[in-house]
Amino acid sequence: MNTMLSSLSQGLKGQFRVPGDKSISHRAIMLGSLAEGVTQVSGFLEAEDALATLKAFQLMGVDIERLGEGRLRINGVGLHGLKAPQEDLYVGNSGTSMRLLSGILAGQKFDSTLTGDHSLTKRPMRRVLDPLSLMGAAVESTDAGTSPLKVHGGAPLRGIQYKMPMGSAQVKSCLLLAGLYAEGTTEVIEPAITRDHTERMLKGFGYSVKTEGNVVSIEGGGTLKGMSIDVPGDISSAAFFLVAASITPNSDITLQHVGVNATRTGIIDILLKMGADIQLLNEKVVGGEKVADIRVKSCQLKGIEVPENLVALAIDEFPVIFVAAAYAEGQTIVTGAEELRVKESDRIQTMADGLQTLGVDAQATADGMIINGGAVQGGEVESFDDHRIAMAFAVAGLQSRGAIKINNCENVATSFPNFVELATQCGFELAAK
Ligand SMILES: O=C(O)C1=C[C@@H](OP(=O)(O)O)[C@@H](O)[C@H](O)C1
Ligand SMILES: C=C(OP(=O)(O)O)C(=O)O
Repeated sequence: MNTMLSSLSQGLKGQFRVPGDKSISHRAIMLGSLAEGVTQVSGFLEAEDALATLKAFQLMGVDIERLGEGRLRINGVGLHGLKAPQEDLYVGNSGTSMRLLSGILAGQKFDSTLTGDHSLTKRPMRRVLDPLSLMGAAVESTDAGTSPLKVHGGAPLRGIQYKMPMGSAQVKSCLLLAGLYAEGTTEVIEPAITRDHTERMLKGFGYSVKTEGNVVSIEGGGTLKGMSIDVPGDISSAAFFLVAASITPNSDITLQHVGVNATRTGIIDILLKMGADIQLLNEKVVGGEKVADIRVKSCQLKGIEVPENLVALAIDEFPVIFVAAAYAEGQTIVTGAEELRVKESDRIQTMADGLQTLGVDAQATADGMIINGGAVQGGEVESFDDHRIAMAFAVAGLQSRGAIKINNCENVATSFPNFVELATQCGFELAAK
């Protein structure tokens, strides 16, 4: 899919499920592979990023059977059962795969190399390499602190206490996974609470993890026991529909079985503050993760100052939050979101540039954006090879004065391969070429 053309919609309707959670899918492969015994997974995200993690573990000798759409049987090899891969571990576009894998690989006896695509080779890796080297790991990057990452196996790891300089679930998870192989306790202190899927899933696999406020710790030397995992729908994919239905008159949709873990629901809190009509239905806990159906109806959004404590809880949703702000009445101010500059693209700059092309008064700042809501014009924008930028502009086209053409949309497949299909089924006017 090279381009998407998004035009005026008369309303969105329907009840449907978005694909499985990307963060949980990565972790299911990783922990299932390192566990003893069988792990059964349903709802797995069959998209490029999660499949990159799956392939990496197959290359390290793990037998992973694909039983049908979203269903896997992982025959775990235990914490010390991975085999040296015969080739570089290429993880495509996926920062989560590279950073979490670096922690696991640091604990192995063999050498390995992690590589990625053009976007991933520009993303900062010192954030994991610095603390890993404090643990005793031997991992090399380029001089710029980017991948390829060469991991020298056999270095004994020791637990450390590490105060993270940025809020990042990837860094936290990398260190907890390395901590499985370390002598003693690994303790991570977060500046802001971030998604806690690693901690929850480790507990599900029978491994003790302690969380007290923003401090998470783990002892090395235990074992993981295979389990069954039901991956809920990804709230980061649901987010496009939450904003789409909010800004499109005559809309009423229900997204079924979405993960609503409190470390991921910043998007809901932000939209509710903007005046959105969102209800959580059928709330329940499945495999240690909270799940609900989310019903959303159209409304007039209003601009807000986004509280900084919600930023890490909605970090991947900002491209589409900026679109919501463009359609809101009044001003929206986002601060404390400098992490957006080191995602698949610089999501502050790419969104500000695109919104300005569409006639929106959007000013990028060092750590966020100031957007004055108003009419959105049609036009042609770039995705900069970033899946979330592409889908955010597809949402922007639903009520713009003139269609929006989005270039370079192949990367939608990294997180949401059936986006166009689901979007058109519920009422988007979206043509993909
Ligand atoms: O741990 C994870 O699964 C993720 C953590 C976040 O990254 P950071 O930890 O770098 O903020 C998020 O942006 C990414 O999509 C997935
Ligand atoms: C930032 C993202 O993913 P990753 O860091 O895994 O590439 C994302 O999916 O928005």
